[in-house]
Amino acid sequence: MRDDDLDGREAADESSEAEAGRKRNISIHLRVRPSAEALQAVFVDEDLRTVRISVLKNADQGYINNQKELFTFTFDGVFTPAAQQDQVFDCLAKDLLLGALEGVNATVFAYGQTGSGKTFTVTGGPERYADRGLIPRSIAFLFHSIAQRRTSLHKVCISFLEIYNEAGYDLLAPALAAQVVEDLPRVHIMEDDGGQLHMRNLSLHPVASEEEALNLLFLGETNRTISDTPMNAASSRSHCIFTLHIESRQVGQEVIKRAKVHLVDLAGSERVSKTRVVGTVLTEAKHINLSLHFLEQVIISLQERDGAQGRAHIPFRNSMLTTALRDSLGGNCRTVMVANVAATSDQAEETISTCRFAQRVAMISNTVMANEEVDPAVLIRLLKQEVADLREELRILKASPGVEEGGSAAQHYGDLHAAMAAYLSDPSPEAEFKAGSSMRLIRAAMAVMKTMINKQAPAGLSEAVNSSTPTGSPTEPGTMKRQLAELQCQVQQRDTEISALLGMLRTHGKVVPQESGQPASAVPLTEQASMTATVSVGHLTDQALTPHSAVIGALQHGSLADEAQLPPRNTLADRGSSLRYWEEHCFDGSGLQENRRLLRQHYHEAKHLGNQLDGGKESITHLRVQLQDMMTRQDGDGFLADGETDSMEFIKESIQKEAAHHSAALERLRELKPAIEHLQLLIEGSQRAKTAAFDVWHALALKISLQA
Ligand SMILES: Nc1ncnc2c1ncn2[C@@H]1O[C@H](COP(=O)(O)OP(=O)(O)OP(=O)(O)O)[C@@H](O)[C@H]1O
Repeated sequence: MRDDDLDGREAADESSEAEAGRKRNISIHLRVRPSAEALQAVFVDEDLRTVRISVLKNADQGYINNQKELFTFTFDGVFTPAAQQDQVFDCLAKDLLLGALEGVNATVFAYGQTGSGKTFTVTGGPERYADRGLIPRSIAFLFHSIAQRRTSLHKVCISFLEIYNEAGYDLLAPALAAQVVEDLPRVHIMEDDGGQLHMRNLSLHPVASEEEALNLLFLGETNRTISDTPMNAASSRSHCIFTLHIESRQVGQEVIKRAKVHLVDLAGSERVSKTRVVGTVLTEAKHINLSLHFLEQVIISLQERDGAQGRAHIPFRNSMLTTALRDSLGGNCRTVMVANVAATSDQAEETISTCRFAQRVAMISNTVMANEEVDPAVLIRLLKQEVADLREELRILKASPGVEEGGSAAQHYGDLHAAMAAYLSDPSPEAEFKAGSSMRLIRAAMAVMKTMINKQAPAGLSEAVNSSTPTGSPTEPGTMKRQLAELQCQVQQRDTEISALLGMLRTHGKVVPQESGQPASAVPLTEQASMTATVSVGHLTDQALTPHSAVIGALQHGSLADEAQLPPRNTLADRGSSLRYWEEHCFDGSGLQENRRLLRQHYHEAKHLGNQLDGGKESITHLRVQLQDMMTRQDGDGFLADGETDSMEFIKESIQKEAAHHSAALERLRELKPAIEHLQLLIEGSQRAKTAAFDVWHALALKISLQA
């Protein structure tokens, strides 16, 4: 039966390859929880992907007692009790996450009776690292995949919704002090004119790393535990939807891919069957979860829609859960269901009921397509650029010889000429000439370059360019004369610069000795002449790019002070000694030191907070295990030993306090992170600027000392 379905499914997938949206059935997987009791009633065959459940025929219904009945169900995959969490993740979620990075929505939901292992599958066990469930593993995998994709940009946000008694609650609400689930902020689903659903009041948290995301998961889980009371045992009766909102874009492209990955831990399903047996859905609804009943209705309707009946109306709006999962069921989403079962013989009825539900779910098909859209902001930027390019082209066209000699056009032609001259004379190998993005602009720039090279190379054109430019024949007397004149002109310019610098030194009280054979413009300095570059670290950041401009800037701003002495020649000959001398006499490093001190302080605090978070997590986990243990015992036999109710209250209060500390520490850590990054950047910039300033000073000091 299921194999036929699978064949049909594959055929449908292939035939729809050419379509924009692909039809895919929801895939269903069975997971059997380990139990002390050996499997007697439930037989799992991993290879055949089947489960066989044997139950005693019911004597009340007229069957002969001790006679057995066998039920067989086929799944897309089955996990035996020995299956490990990584195996489950690899099989169920990995592909979905890769698809989500390409803009395809995904949902994994766990369904099954209370205690069957849904939370273990979705979130994981609280103690062992290897027991991490789908959510933490998805987070880790997602950030790992993002780190590997160097050509794309990604943004990840997280939300965590709890649905209890038909109302939605935000598990990640900031500054929470919830005693019961109802204390959490209420979330409402709104539908816009385009039929899109929006969760009002559900906080969306951007996360930049696995660690940040895991901290939020932990916070949500803790909030869930605190608001869980023995009276309402909300964890078994509430649904939790943890959602990763993923945005991806290839670098340089304007198409944004958006996807949501829902990881859903549904409430215990056994209450639904009980409700159906008793037949008093509305009365029971006060105590049990009604939305699973509506979920089942939706599944049946979808099954009818996709089958021969062709039913049109699907009652999604009947409950918050079905509304929230609308796209996951029969919409645009790749959906996987995990049917969790406890395989003990006393639970066989529930296991059959879960398997039957899964078979119905498997009949539902979704139309899967990537959610892509063009980022309007990028589009606007591109259009503006295009307009600017076109205007530029127009002006260049007008400025072309023989077209027009108008003022602004000629001016533009002049600008292009100047930009090209600056480019050609820039000795940096990283120098760039931005010609614009159109061929016409590039051609115009090339034409300007050709004119410059052929006719009149501009003053400032570097020696390298001059010597390598194929300007006519370099041996022509006219060309050579011209090049000689240019070189002389450049030498003259450099001389003037040096004399201006030395002149400034003199006006600051220095006597500069004249080196024999120096040009007349050079000014003499005495052997002991010195200079002090008292540099504001902040200002130097910009100047650091070119040492030459750095020193000119420093000189022009009068920041070469008078007091310190030029070091002796032997000190100057050694770079290390010069640097120490310079740091001692000429450099004001107080800003840099202050930033370093602050960074150390922040690091220290962040480390302390990290330890505090780890410790807090440990104790919360410990308390949660204790609390859950008491609640399970209370659920089992209905009462606790003397004093245990008080202990429960005490544990709850302790968790609450720890959670408040955890939340505050997390908040502070979030504040520190950008501050640390900013300080690191500042320090790096200052360090670069300092090195550049020292280089300039050292070169100049050496020169002065040689001239002496
Ligand atoms: N595959 C497994 N391996 C080890 N322990 C498991 C496994 N599945 C479940 N458990 C353990 O069984 C207990 C019940 O599991 P869990 O809480 O996940 O059930 P649940 O279906 O989520 O129940 P509820 O509906 O009440 O939330 C937990 O202590 C859990 O750690």
